[in-house]
Amino acid sequence: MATVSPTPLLKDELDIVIPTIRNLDFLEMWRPFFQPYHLIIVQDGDPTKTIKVPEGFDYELYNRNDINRILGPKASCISFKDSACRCFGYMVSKKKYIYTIDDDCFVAKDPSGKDINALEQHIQNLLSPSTPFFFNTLYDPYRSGADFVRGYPFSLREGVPTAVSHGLWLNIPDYDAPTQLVKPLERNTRYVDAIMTIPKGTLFPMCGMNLAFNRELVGPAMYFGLMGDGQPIGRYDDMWAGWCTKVICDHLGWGVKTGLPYIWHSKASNPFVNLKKEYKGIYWQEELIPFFQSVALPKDCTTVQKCYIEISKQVKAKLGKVDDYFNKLADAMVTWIEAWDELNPSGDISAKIPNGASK
Ligand SMILES: O=c1ccn([C@@H]2O[C@H](COP(=O)(O)OP(=O)(O)O[C@H]3OC[C@H](O)[C@H](O)[C@H]3O)[C@@H](O)[C@H]2O)c(=O)[nH]1
Ligand SMILES: [Mn+2]
Repeated sequence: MATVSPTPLLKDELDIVIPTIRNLDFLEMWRPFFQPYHLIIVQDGDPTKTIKVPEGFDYELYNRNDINRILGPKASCISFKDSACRCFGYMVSKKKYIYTIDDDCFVAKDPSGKDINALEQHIQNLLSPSTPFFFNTLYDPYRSGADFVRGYPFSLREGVPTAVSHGLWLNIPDYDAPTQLVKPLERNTRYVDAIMTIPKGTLFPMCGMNLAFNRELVGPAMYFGLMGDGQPIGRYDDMWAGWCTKVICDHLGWGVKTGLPYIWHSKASNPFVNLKKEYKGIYWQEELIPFFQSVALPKDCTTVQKCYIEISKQVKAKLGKVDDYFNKLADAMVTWIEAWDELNPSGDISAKIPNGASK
């Protein structure tokens, strides 16, 4: 009897978004896991360069000319010469879920030596609930072989929808430039077999290298900001998106998980180039974190778009004085939402805010 391989989970409900400035040979290693899925390739940098995609993948590719053609003047909100451009892929996708991965991330092996299907694990993370309101000390209670521990309130065991699954990295960890400079040879060899919900009210440094999210829930919040060419900052694209998304998830009662799956991050980018990109962010973030910790979203912010516009107003009011860059970023946040709604006219996603979820 021929064995029929099971249809890959969410085969027609998930897009894989890859920002790139190079040929995509890395896909060969991911072929067994990625081939059934549709890819959205966002080509950064010189649009006249041809990006080679290995045979057999179903994809759409957008370069800067395409972004300008599709968004017109609103293209100003999409970064150029920075991986932040990847968020254009989230906007043009029509799928319920997104997985985004960098082109220097490869298939890692678990302690038993088995190839890790990172996409499958992210999908499991997104399809199982999160527990932001009470911390389960035995980690993810929904994994086989685990459960809620004694003292965990039964009224909270249903959990909430998971909006984000944040994966980690073996080999080259996602360190900032100063840490990279101090520890150039450090490699992450520690495989921690855990998935945790990040508690409500706690921010985290979201890395875009190995990230999945429910686009129908938080897509409009996943704007990767104004980075790269012409901007005073870089490598804070995913951080900005993560802070905005976490504040909104806390308000709307959705969960964010971090931990498994791991990918193998192969290339350390140049720490001196990174330092130049990051240095303003390194001192600005000492003001940004207290700002995001203090963001209060009113009860009538019942959709991600409304939450996001409210945050942009508070960015302008409170961070505009830190640097004029934040006035421009606040305006770009509004442009992003306008562009999102133009390309995705299905309207705002309203959330039924569970008791105790909003402040
Ligand atoms: O101008 C650019 C440069 C790169 N890309 C693409 O973005 C991906 C990440 O690039 P790379 O691996 O060279 O940089 P890292 O320092 O490892 O990236 C981390 O820090 C910056 C971002 O937050 C990123 O998400 C992190 O992983 C890769 O696919 C490049 O091809 C680009 O589009 N434009
Ligand atoms: Mn990299």
